[in-house]
Amino acid sequence: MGVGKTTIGELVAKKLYRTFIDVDKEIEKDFGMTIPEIFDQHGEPFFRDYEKKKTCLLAQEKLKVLSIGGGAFLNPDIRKACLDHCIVFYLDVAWEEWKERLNLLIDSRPILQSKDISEIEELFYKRQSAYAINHSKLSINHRSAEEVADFIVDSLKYAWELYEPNNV
Ligand SMILES: Nc1ncnc2c1ncn2[C@@H]1O[C@H](COP(=O)(O)OP(=O)(O)OP(=O)(O)O)[C@@H](O)[C@H]1O
Ligand SMILES: O=C(O)C1=C[C@@H](O)[C@@H](O)[C@H](O)C1
Ligand SMILES: [Mg+2]
Repeated sequence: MGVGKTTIGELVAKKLYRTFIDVDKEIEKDFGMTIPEIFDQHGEPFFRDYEKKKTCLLAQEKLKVLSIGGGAFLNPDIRKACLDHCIVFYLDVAWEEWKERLNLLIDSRPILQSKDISEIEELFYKRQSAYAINHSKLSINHRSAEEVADFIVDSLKYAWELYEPNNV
């Protein structure tokens, strides 16, 4: 959560001339409400169920850059849909760096609200085993969003050249 998927995903899509889809924003459009409002009015289980359906559907779109919600990958159906249909990048950040961003996140991420710092730290580490299932892991520590986006684009281009060496 809040590692930079939306920010970096948007940059990657621009650099690759691909359409960008942010699942959280699509859900907000569907309901005409913000994520905190959906949590507030319908509760987290309702949000998670809708997030599962929406993400599994959007993961099947071709030639797009998709940014999923911070808690989405904890769901095994979402993991399977993403791993089957997409190239999954895990943006890894150290707790020490991420916790400095908390003030930017707290108002818009209902899952952080009503938790103290030790509960937030516990949640941070608890999620890592699910995030560890991916196609490519990269550390974003001390890197700007632009640097991470360039790295992702370069690694994809390199892989495509290896896959189709005559098509450069
Ligand atoms: N590499 C970076 N360095 C510093 N700050 C960053 C970086 N990438 C993103 N940010 C900032 O961190 C905050 C969260 O970014 P963003 O919304 O892109 O995260 P996210 O992973 O999409 O979050 P969520 O899991 O809730 O969807 C924003 O304020 C953004 O400007
Ligand atoms: O990490 C999470 O559980 C969440 C992250 C956001 O992207 C939103 O999907 C929502 O706030 C839940
Ligand atoms: Mg996001």
